[in-house]
Amino acid sequence: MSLTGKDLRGITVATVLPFDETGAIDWEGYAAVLDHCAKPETTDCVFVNGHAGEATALSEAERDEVIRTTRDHIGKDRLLLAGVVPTGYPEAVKQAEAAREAGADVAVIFPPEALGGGNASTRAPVAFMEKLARELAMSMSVFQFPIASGFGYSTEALAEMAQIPEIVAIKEGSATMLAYDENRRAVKAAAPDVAILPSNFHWFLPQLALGGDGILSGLASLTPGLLAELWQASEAQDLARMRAVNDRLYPVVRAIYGPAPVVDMHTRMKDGLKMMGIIKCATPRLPLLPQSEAIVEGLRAALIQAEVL
Ligand SMILES: N[C@@H](CC=O)C(=O)O
Repeated sequence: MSLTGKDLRGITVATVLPFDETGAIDWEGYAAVLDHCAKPETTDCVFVNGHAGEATALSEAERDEVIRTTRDHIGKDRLLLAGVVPTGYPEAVKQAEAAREAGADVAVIFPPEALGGGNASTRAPVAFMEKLARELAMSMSVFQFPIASGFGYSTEALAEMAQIPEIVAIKEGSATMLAYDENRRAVKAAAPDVAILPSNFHWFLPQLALGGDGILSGLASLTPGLLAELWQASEAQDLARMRAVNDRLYPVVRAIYGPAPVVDMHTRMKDGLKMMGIIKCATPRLPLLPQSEAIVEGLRAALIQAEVL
């Protein structure tokens, strides 16, 4: 399938993955999660094996099975993105090829460890993506990490990567609005067809107010309807409606992304799905840990306030 960034506009759900009490993937629960969050009425594209799907805690075989299961569930016509979480170049090729074979349309490339430690703002990430694109010849998305992590690429690097023909999207999660806006402007100037998929934690309204091609978030696993409404209001340039939806979202967003560490956000989303009766167990795989009762109860109150529970 030959894709452009336009095909990726809208809501992309980064799916969470439930496990049972023994730590095995709960496939029945996962099907229920997809029924809840991947309906065409709310959701345009599905992204698996990202942070939300605990990709680094899965075996290669499990990651491939997640892709195959999702493809079977959503059908052949919906766009399926899959995370590639490599230690280095050979691993990136191997994982992306396996993802394509299992049914993914777009490989979302996480930065390997060597691109941290100061390398994120050199030309190294561009050289990495160029070689990968030539070898894979498949649609790819850059996974932009928070700048504060040391893995967030520079604006210049992103604008250069966006000109690689295989790159169709940037999953933009710089986690500051200034970096988001600078990156968005630079990428659109360099490659107007490349989709900017905003994924800046709690900044759902501000990132769309600045501009973007949709929303990519794990939160769409939990509250797909509210995010779809926000996106539709943004497309209609209806600020009053955006604010109204954002006010409903606010308590949920704060309960999910507020308490440190933010990396526990997806476990909290699974806690919410458990409260909704969609999955039976919210326990993540190590090194993540279950959430405290205070956090879980804070989330319950937030979901009730947002009228989604
Ligand atoms: N921004 C994402 C997390 C990062 O991968 C989310 O909101 O789920």
